[in-house]
Amino acid sequence: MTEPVLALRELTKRFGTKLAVDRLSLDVPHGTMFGLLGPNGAGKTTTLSMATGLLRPDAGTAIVDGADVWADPPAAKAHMGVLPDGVRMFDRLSGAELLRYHGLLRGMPERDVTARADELLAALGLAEAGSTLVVDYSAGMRKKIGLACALIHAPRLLLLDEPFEAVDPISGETIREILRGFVASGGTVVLSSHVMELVESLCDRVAIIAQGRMLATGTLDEVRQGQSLQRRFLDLVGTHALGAESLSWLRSS
Ligand SMILES: Nc1ncnc2c1ncn2[C@@H]1O[C@H](COP(=O)(O)OP(=O)(O)OP(=O)(O)O)[C@@H](O)[C@H]1O
Repeated sequence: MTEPVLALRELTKRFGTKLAVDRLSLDVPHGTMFGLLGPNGAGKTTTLSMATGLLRPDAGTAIVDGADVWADPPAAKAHMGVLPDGVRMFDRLSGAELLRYHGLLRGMPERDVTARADELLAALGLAEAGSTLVVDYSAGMRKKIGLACALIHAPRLLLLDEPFEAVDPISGETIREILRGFVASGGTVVLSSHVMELVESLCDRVAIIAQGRMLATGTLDEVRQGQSLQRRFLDLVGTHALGAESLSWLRSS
């Protein structure tokens, strides 16, 4: 069996008294579309932030293609493309300038940066907005320019935090197509999402986490166990039933 492209070992992060991620281990094999699932506050963003060098773990390791993200960041990050969630962009740049900045930062030749930036803007429906400042972009446009920045240096591993959030259905389909093509050519994608149908139709391996702990991981079929992913997710995570009197004021007018 080949080495996983991403291996998380006992990753742990505490914020004050809150244990956000609790000894979480995970293997992502090469060439997979991996879905990281969990309810709000489960620890998905914290996990991805530790795996991508954005947030230092309290304990544990994140290894990308054999390189330790925290011991040797340049080696680990060289072939990684990251779409973080909630991290500020340099939004006083236009979309085209932001892309150019990311490409040059990755050491790409200027000519390639320009050509790829134009292609990415066109593919993601941002060609007309290329000269608009990112601060004036909608939430979905920001998501798309963030994805373009993650793609411009043609990484082999993509780590995407909620890549479909706020994105319209047309762009969503384009992104799915881009990601499928990327995986078909040998790339690996790790994405977080709350949308079960999307993960079920797109991913071949998944992990379900809650309260910072791993509840289940494996191929889609191994995790689903013959049920829909939604049903399995609810069974594992537990539903939150409303009491009969809960929000009664909302029904009384
Ligand atoms: N910087 C921080 N300071 C304090 N607590 C934090 C911080 N970041 C995250 N947390 C807490 O850690 C837990 C995990 O948060 P995280 O953002 O990783 O969850 P998530 O699974 O990405 O949630 P969502 O699906 O809502 O985006 C939550 O309880 C959150 O309140």
